[in-house]
Amino acid sequence: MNDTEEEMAPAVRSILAAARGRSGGDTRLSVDARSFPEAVAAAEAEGRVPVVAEVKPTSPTTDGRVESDPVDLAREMVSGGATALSVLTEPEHFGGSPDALRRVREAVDVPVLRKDFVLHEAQLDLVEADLVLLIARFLGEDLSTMVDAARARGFQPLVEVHSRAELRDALDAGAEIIGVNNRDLARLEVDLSTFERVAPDAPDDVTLLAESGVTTPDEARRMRRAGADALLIGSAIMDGDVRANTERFVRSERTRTDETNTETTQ
Ligand SMILES: O=C(O)c1ccccc1NCC(=O)[C@H](O)[C@H](O)COP(=O)(O)O
Repeated sequence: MNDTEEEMAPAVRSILAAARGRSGGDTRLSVDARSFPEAVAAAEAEGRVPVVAEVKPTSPTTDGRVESDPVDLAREMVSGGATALSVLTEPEHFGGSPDALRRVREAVDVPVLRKDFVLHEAQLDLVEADLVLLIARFLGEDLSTMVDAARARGFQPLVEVHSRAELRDALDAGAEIIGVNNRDLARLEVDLSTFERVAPDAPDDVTLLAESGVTTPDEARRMRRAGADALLIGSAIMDGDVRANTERFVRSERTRTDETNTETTQ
């Protein structure tokens, strides 16, 4: 791990302590993954901004909890044009579950990311998904081993970074799908300039996501101008009409008249 635990927000220390205690699956998984880079290319070809919409019932920085069925939320996101979905499986701090992911993946045909704090190889075997999140900051020297272990099971690893140094670690580990998290997991502050700082160092052949803190179409365009191939958006989609919210980001590069019409239909 790159940070000492004392440097992290109490909520993140609690998340990590819980993650360490969670077991994995009994059997090594073998996943037939839906291609995320192909889904991103298809969205671009159709004029949709590639959005990974996150089923995020709650979080340490969210008030309250959305109690809707994750499958209903997922279907709304897909009908709003989402390219892929992210489903929290972390139970204690995000209200997620492996069962929610399993049901969502059965119900939709887009790639689905398992969003969790995976620290050990056996934890990869908990539930099938098309992509699995690996956080560079938390995996430290184990990152490369975990990227290989995820690929060996058929997952597409999404390696999350927060700095240029972590981006180098991700590339050294062979990551091909990389997310730059605008949320600093040490302080839980969001700063969109994080993506703008890190993105120029990413090679063109990497599929690059801007994660966290995108709340408006203007911010979506800002991340795309800075080089984001796709946007991972949770809170701003979960807050209110999930389908309309997704559509607002998916259409954010269409004309401003289109966007205004979409926004006034909410
Ligand atoms: O979202 C949180 O409050 C949070 C707190 C502590 C660790 C991680 C956290 N979020 C994880 C995420 O990566 C986000 O859920 C995801 O990027 C979507 O972010 P947003 O669009 O800002 O909800």
